[in-house]
Amino acid sequence: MPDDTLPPPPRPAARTENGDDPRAFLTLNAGSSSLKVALYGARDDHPLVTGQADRIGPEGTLTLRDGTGRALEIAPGDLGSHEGALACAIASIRADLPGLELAAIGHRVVHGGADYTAPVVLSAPILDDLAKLAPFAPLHQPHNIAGVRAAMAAFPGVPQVACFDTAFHRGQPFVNDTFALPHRYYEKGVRRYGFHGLSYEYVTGEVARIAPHLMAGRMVVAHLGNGASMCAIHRGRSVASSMGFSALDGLPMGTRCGQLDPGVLLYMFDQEHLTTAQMRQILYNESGLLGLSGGLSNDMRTLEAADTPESHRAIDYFVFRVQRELGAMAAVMGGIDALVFCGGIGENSRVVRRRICERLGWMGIEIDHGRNAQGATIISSEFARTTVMIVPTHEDLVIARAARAAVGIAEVGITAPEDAAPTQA
Ligand SMILES: Nc1ncnc2c1ncn2[C@@H]1O[C@H](COP(=O)(O)OP(=O)(O)O)[C@@H](O)[C@H]1O
Ligand SMILES: CC(=O)OP(=O)(O)O
Ligand SMILES: [Mg+2]
Repeated sequence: MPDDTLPPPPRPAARTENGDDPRAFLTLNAGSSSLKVALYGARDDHPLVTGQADRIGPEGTLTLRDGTGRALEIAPGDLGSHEGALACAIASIRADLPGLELAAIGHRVVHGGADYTAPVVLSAPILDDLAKLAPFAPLHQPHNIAGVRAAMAAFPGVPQVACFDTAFHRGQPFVNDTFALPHRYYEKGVRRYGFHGLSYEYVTGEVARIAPHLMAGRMVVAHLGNGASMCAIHRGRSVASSMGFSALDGLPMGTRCGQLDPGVLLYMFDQEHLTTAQMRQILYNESGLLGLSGGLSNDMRTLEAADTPESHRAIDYFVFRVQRELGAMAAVMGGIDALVFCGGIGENSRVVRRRICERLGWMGIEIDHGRNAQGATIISSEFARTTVMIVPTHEDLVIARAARAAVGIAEVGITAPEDAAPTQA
C-alpha cells in the first residue's frame, strides 16, 4: 500500500433550509456478543445517539440513548444476530430522527496487519483481505468483519470505512515490532502489532489540545478497561506497546492473562494435554482479574467492593504489572514527562490510579489526592516533574472522523479502495 493517502472526492453537502447539515455518520464496534453503535452529525463531536446491543442471541438486549442521556424507544426486532441487532438499532434511530441521512459508516477493525496504516474505504477485495487476518485476532476480527458485512448488506452504496487498532503502532522500531524467533516468523506476520490504537490516537489528540507542550516529550498512555494495554508515545508517535501479536499480551485484563511465559503453554499442552480450544478458553476467558480472584469477577468495581483476600490478589497483581510496564516504557523513552489514564478503570477507579502512582516518586510521579478523588483532568501535584492526567477515551469519535473523511468532511488521511493493495496474511 503506498504511503501517500488520498481522500476520495468530496460529495456536495446536502443542506436543509435552516442551514443544518443532515448527514449522519454511524460507527460500529462489533464484539463477539456485543455491538456498540454511535451516531454523529457532520461536524459536532458530541454523539447524537450512543448504544449497545449485549448478549446478542436468544437473550439479546439493546439500549440506545440520545446526546442528553434520554433512552430511545427500541423498535421491535430480532436481537439474535449481529445483522438483526444492527437493523433494530437503525430502525430505532430512524424512528427517533426521521430526517436522518446516513452518509457513511465507520467500523472498528482490530487488525490491519502490517500494511494497513490508515483508515480505508472498504471494498469487497479489501474486506476479503482483512478477513484473512482473523487467525491473528480470533476473538475480535471475525466479529468486526461480520459487522461490516451486515452494514454493507443493510446499506448498499453507503461508504464503509475500516479503522484499525493496529495502525497507530505501525511505525514502531523493529526491536519493538519483533520477537526473538527465527526470522521467518516475522516475515509470516508474527509481529508485535499492538492494539487499542484508536484510543491512543484520540487520547494523544486530546493531550495535544489540553497540554500542547507535552507533545514534544515522552508520554505513557495507560488504556485500562476490560481490555487493557499501555503505549509509550514519544513526540506523538507510538514507540512501544504492551500488547504484542495478540490482544492477550502485556497487562492482565478482565478475563485475559496478559504477559505469559510461553513455557506455560507448553506445560498445558504437554503435561495437561489440553486442546488449543481449551487453552484459548483459559487464556482469553478465564484468566486476568477473573482468574486471579478465584472466579469472583472480571469487573474492577466488584473487586474493589469485595475487599476479600481473593479480590486483593487480583488488584495487587494488576497494579504491579502496570507499574512494571510503566518502568519499562520510561526506560524505552529515556524518561517520562506525562502519564495518562483512560479506559473504564483508568477513568473511574481512583483507588487503582492512586495505587499505581504510589512509590513512583523516583519517576517524578506524585499525585494530588484531592484531584485524583475528583477525577480531575490533571491529577499530578503542582510541583511534580511528571504530569499525570485522566483523559476519557472515545474510540468511536476517531471512527466517526474517519467516516466523515470518506465524504470529504474531516481532515483525516484515509485510503481510497484503489490505493489499498492486499496484504499478506
Ligand atoms: N467506577 C468504576 N470503578 C472501577 N472500575 C470501573 C468503573 N467503571 C468501570 N470500571 C471498569 O472498567 C471496565 C470496562 O472498561 P471499558 O473501557 O468500558 O471496557 P471495554 O473494553 O468493554 O470498552 C469494567 O469491566 C470495570 O472493570
Ligand atoms: C484489542 C482489544 O483488546 O480490544 P478490547 O479492549 O475492546 O477487547
Ligand atoms: Mg475496549
